[in-house]
Amino acid sequence: MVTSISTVAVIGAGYMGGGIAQSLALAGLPVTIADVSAEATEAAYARLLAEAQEFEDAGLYDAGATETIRANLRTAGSIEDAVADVDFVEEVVFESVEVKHDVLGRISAAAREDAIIGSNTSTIPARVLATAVKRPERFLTVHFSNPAPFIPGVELVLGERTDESVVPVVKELLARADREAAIVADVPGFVLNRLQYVLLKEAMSIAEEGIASPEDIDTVVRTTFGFRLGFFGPFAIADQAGLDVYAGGFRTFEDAFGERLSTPALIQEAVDGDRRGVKNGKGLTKDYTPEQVKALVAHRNKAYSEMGRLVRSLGPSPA
Ligand SMILES: NC(=O)c1ccc[n+]([C@@H]2O[C@H](COP(=O)([O-])OP(=O)(O)OC[C@H]3O[C@@H](n4cnc5c(N)ncnc54)[C@H](O)[C@@H]3O)[C@@H](O)[C@H]2O)c1
Repeated sequence: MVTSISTVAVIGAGYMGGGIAQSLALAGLPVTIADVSAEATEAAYARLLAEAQEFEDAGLYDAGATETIRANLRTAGSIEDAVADVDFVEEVVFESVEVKHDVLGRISAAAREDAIIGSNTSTIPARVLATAVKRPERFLTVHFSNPAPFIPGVELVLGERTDESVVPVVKELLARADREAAIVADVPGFVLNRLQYVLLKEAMSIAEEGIASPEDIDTVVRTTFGFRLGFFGPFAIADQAGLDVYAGGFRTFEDAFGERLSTPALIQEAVDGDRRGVKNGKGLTKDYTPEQVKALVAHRNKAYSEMGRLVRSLGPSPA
């Protein structure tokens, strides 16, 4: 199997595939794109370069980024030509099992024996897609987020037969493009969409119950806990707030909403074991030395202060 990725093909150069191809080309990797026809591929190529220039002109990409992308991005006349001699192929075609099976089958038949194949599917289980490839041990979901040129996180989903040794190889590729990967089990919605959908569902219930208007709910999310989320996830935030505080909060929620919002076992066990988070140096998943707590608080304050400046300098969203 490939142990380091030097060449890439992206199959399906639409909205997400285009952004992925652009990002990897900008990171210095030779990237070949192919779409449904040679004409569609050439149109995508022109669109990606024009878009890169717009990003560069707007200061979103560094000066010279478009030239780097132009130097690294190429087109192929067919899927087979695109994948024939690359280390890694990312499939980014329509979200349909039928279409993905067809395309993955073609990729697998034409790619090198040792190539790693990824899919950008948002919802289809890796084990379902893996049936289309000859070597499921080298297949996994590599799920970029929208808009692909700017969102750094990527979910990696291993199928039943994926060889775990592909993980460091793909992670290293993504790190070169300043992406941070997380491994997630092969379940519907993975982590990103499950959390996002639960938040939306609860927000809609709050609006339906007349507790706050959609506009006010969005304001609360944006200006309070959403403000933290670029820096910390829920486990780190709970550690910082105090696990005893959270346990008390969950008791209130359980009284009001029942089992659905009862205290999670992880919080109860932590509190029972006198793990109260940053305040006593014993968190949900780790311990903190007094020096680490001091550094964490300083980092947090700096992060939120900078975030405030950024939000003020950008001004409100135009729509
Ligand atoms: N749009 C999002 O927000 C988002 C986010 C994360 C993941 N995804 C996933 O990314 C994938 C692509 O989504 P998108 O939004 O880029 O869609 P899109 O419609 O913009 O792009 C799909 C591309 O695939 C091409 N294509 C279709 N059939 C093909 C074939 N047989 N051979 C070659 N190319 C073919 C299309 O011509 C098109 O350019 C989907 O699996 C989707 O679930 C989308």
